[in-house]
Amino acid sequence: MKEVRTLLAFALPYRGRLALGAGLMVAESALALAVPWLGGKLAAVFLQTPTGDGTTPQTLFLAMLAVLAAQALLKYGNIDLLGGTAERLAADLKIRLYDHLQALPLGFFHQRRQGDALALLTHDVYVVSGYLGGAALGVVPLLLTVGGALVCMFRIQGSLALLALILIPLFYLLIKVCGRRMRPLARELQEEHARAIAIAQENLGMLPAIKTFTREEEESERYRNQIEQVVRLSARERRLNAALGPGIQLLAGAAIVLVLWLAQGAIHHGSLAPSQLVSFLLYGQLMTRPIAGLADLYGQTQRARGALGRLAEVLAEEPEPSWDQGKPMPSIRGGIEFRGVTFAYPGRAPALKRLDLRIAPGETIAITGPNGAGKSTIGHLILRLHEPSEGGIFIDGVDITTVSLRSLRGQIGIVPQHVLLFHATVRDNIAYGRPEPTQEEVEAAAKAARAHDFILQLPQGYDTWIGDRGVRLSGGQQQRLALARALLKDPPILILDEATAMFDPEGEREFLKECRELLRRRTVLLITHRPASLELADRVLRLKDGAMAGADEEDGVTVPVA
Ligand SMILES: Nc1ncnc2c1ncn2[C@@H]1O[C@H](COP(=O)(O)OP(=O)(O)OP(=O)(O)O)[C@@H](O)[C@H]1O
Repeated sequence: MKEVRTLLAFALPYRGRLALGAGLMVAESALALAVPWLGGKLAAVFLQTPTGDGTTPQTLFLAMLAVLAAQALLKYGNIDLLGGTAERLAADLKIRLYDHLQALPLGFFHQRRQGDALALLTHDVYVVSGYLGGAALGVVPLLLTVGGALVCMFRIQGSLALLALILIPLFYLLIKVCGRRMRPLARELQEEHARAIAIAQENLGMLPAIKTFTREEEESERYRNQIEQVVRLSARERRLNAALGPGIQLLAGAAIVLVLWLAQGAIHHGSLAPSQLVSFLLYGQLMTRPIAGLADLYGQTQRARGALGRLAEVLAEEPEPSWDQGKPMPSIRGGIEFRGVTFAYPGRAPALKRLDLRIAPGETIAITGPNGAGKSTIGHLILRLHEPSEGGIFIDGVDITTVSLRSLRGQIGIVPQHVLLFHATVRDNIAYGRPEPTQEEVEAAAKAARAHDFILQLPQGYDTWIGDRGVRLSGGQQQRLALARALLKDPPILILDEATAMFDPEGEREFLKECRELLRRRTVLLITHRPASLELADRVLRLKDGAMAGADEEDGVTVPVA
């Protein structure tokens, strides 16, 4: 079974601790089996029937206390050991899952809601780790207790023990009947739970839109409905689980009454001593707990299978090649060539169609064209955020699929259309472009991006925290920081995707005036509609529907500017 394989793979690194935990559980169950035996002996002393070995009541009391103390100690050790293992397992699983999610291509996330990935990290890993560190191992002592108690019962009275044996398949049947409805329910519950996380996560990120479009009531209701759905399903699951426990208890109770009834005759004929009956009943009682535990285990197993399925599905997704896979890209001079590149986002018409493009090292190229023409896609393909379905992309004549992502992306800077800033200080956000830059380097980049002056006006200057995604800055200020970050990286290829769209005209003019010097040393792709930026370019390429627009001068395939 796929889930079992996945489970074993997750458990493997912890086999030592898990085995020790199982060992402690087994010892605890073995001790539990001693209690009815001692109980029988004590009953014999009280009823003044010979125990057969002349044990004194004091010894029996002490033995009983010792067994109970040892049981408590073992339980404590086990809870600590297995609880700690489950936590470590959850932590490792989370780290592994996070690294995997981070390595997946962007396309994976474009097909799903972010909340789904969050639900995996916040919910499913705990279900699996809790199961591995608890319920899954619990089956060993449960079976041992049931088996051991049965053997002891057979030794006391064969025919009565047979009755208990016959009851076990009945218990199993009950569990199975309830369980058949449990598994789909567990999966559905997890999906609804993930949906609730996704709604909350998306809405909290969309608060400005919710407030300005006064959609609070609707969104609140959407979330409430989702939570109600989770509660409804949880209630169904709880009821199913709850039906199992008392059902089993009823069966077990009835069996004990039956044993008492049948035992009358045996005691009468002297084939069963009253003290043996006490032991027998105590063994019977000992068995009911693990059997009810098996029912609980069944429910937990179904929940864990659902979570495992979802984890395994995501872990089976093909990640991007690792950062270091492939030869390192030599120092880039900046020549870029697209040879017959076709690319389509999943389920969409091609965004780029057999695109040919040749950019010389050091050229500043403006790419313009209507919305949705495929301009940003060109930038993303150069960075290998997506892979073309046909054709190839070459930098300085090197096929970019043959070099490592780290060496490729490390030499390309991008200011994306949608600026991405962290909840960190201004300095840390700019410094994200290059590890450990000096303050002078950070300031030089900020000055070039026309950001230095406004940064100095902030309450703590470069040490000001800018809020989630930079919410405490204006749109233009965010863009200037993103630009400073890309400039600090000092890459031989720079992609500016509408990088000055939010600049004020004065700021844009200033930036563009000083830009020539800044851009001269590198190849620059200016994705822009803005006339001022177009003037900066050595050539303007016009893109339409994923291809160069027309083929003649008039249509402006290539418009030499200077
Ligand atoms: N993640 C995505 N999944 C599916 N389709 C996408 C995705 N991103 C972009 N597209 C589609 O691909 C096409 C090209 O998009 P792209 O962002 O490259 O256009 P653009 O020329 O940069 O547009 P704009 O001027 O509006 O920024 C568009 O039709 C768009 O709808």
